[in-house]
Amino acid sequence: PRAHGYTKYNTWSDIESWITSISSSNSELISTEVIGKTYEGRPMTVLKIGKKSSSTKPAIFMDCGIHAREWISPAFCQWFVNEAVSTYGSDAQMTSLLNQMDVIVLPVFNIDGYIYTHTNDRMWRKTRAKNSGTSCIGTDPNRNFDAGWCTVGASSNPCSETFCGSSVESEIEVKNVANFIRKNKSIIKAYITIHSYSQLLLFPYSYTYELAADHSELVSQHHVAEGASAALRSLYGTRYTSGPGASTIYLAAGGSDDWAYDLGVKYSYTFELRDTGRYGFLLPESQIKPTCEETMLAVKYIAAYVQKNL
Ligand SMILES: NCCCCC[C@@H](C[SeH])C(=O)O
Ligand SMILES: [Zn+2]
Ligand SMILES: [Zn+2]
Ligand SMILES: [Zn+2]
Repeated sequence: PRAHGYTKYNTWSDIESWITSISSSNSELISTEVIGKTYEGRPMTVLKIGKKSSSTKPAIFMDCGIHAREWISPAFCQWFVNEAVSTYGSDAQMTSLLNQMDVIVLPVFNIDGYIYTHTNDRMWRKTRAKNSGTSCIGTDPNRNFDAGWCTVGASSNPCSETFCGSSVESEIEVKNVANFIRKNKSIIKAYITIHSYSQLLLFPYSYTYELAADHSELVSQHHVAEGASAALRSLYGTRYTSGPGASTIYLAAGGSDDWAYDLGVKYSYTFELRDTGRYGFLLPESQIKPTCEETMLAVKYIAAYVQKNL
């Protein structure tokens, strides 16, 4: 696509044509699947990246753009896909990873909202679905999953930025992703969801202060997060904080990470990318490259650990 670039914030229309072009020009590594439509009828397309195999391979699922205004997030998913196909065959770890596993990437989860931030309101966060009985639009998709739904850190007011929705999975986008992960839960070994901003690497739980299942699991998750943060910091010195969501950022029920973890996806992480507030959601395009390069190191660290523990 003419206008697409990896160091710019692309429009949805450029991303949509990029999906077609990168998958058709790397057909031996990438296959696409439309997992459903958004509220406004746009195709939610995942790219499954990995060496083609007749047998099913274990997978890592990564989504970007669940929150519309967090533009650095979809930029990272696009960067990741390009990095994967560009370094397969030359980078030993990426080659090994894609030979043994698949990485399933959803570049933009909340397409309707992403478009709305380009056309109407740069600070929009939620979906664009109409709520009954009010003119307030949208639900926070990261409060709409079936994980302590609407108990803490979420609002039942449709006008709130953290509206949990009229019911669990009320949002078609959330339903589509939850159905896909449920359908593939036997092969999905890790779930990574990319947000901004704050420079945090979070893991369950956010819906309770309780520590995840058994301490050993928590310790390994925590140490994976600490290792991934250290890997990230090694490139440009960018400092991340890692820890359970509830105590590291705030209580927040209905999140995709907690839901995936309770479904049995042991390694479940939420990234809050750059920065810590100077630009916030309006991170300059000049920081896309360094942000994506350092985040690659963290994601590859997590992937390597998951692969080693298959
Ligand atoms: N599952 C909640 C993880 C911690 C909160 C993440 C942030 C990203 Se903007 C949020 O959804 O408020
Ligand atoms: Zn977010
Ligand atoms: Zn955030
Ligand atoms: Zn630790």
